[in-house]
Amino acid sequence: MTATIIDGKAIAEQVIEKVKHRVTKLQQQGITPGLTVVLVGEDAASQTYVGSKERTSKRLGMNSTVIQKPSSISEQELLEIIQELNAAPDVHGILVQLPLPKHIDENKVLQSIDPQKDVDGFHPLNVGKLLLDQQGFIPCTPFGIIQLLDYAGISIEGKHAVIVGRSNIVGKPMGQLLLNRHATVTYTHSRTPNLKDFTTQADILIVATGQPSMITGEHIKPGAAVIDVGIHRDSDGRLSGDVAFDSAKDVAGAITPVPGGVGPMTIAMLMENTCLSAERQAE
Ligand SMILES: Nc1nc2c(c(=O)[nH]1)N[C@@H](CN(C=O)c1ccc(C(=O)N[C@@H](CCC(=O)O)C(=O)O)cc1)CN2
Repeated sequence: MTATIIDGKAIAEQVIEKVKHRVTKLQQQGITPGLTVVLVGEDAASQTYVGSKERTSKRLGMNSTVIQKPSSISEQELLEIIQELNAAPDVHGILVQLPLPKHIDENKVLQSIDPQKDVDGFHPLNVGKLLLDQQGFIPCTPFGIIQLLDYAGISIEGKHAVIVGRSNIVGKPMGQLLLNRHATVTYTHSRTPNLKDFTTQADILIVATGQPSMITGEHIKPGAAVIDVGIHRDSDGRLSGDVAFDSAKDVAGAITPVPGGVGPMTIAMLMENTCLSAERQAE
């Protein structure tokens, strides 16, 4: 058996196309959604992702701004930039690209963003709303994974979803989103003994470990949907994920590739959240 490849690039384009219509509608009301991304430091991968966010938002006709600061910026200076963006009426979405340099308290920075402009969904208020299944902002990567499953026709209700990884950005909100869609959710992580005993029970396996090729065909229940959140670049510039694709594809029923799986959806859902923020602020 060879798995169906879930084409994240194509699905992201479909999401983006729908957002484009909503942006046009807003523009007809005299509102242009505005996204400001704050990038601290020179991390090459972060620059790539921020470039992609800027290009996509411009393509949609949004106002797109990138504020780039050296890694020597103080926490206080960064907080002041965010306060200005919180007060700017033409800025509907604020995103601080992660990771931040070690001397800056990430939680303090994320908590300083106005929750109504928090298009990353990382503010504690939005985290709490997700927990309560209330309307807030959903973090882009897990939001994108739900879209991938829906577009690929993979049902969630009643399924056993196993999450490998418990980060605040992906693992934790992912489990909550799947729970809100009536899946049975198991969280596993680096200190879970006998990981395979859990992963082989998954109908939907979400892998966000940050460990290249950690999950192989042996970890997968035949026919399962496997979603690979990892991105690793080798010395030749080749990208791969947390799942050993070649061995996994012969066991899984459906699988996301890297590149071209979850990554493009993260960008698409940021566009969705920014548009949603502008719509809410226009009400
Ligand atoms: N503030 C945030 N910081 C970070 C987030 C986030 O959601 N908010 N997520 C990741 C990085 N990320 C978005 O910022 C991101 C990662 C990957 C991709 C992507 O499109 N990947 C492509 C490959 C791109 C390449 O050539 O490297 C793919 O998988 O096909 C987009 C966004 C950490 N930081």
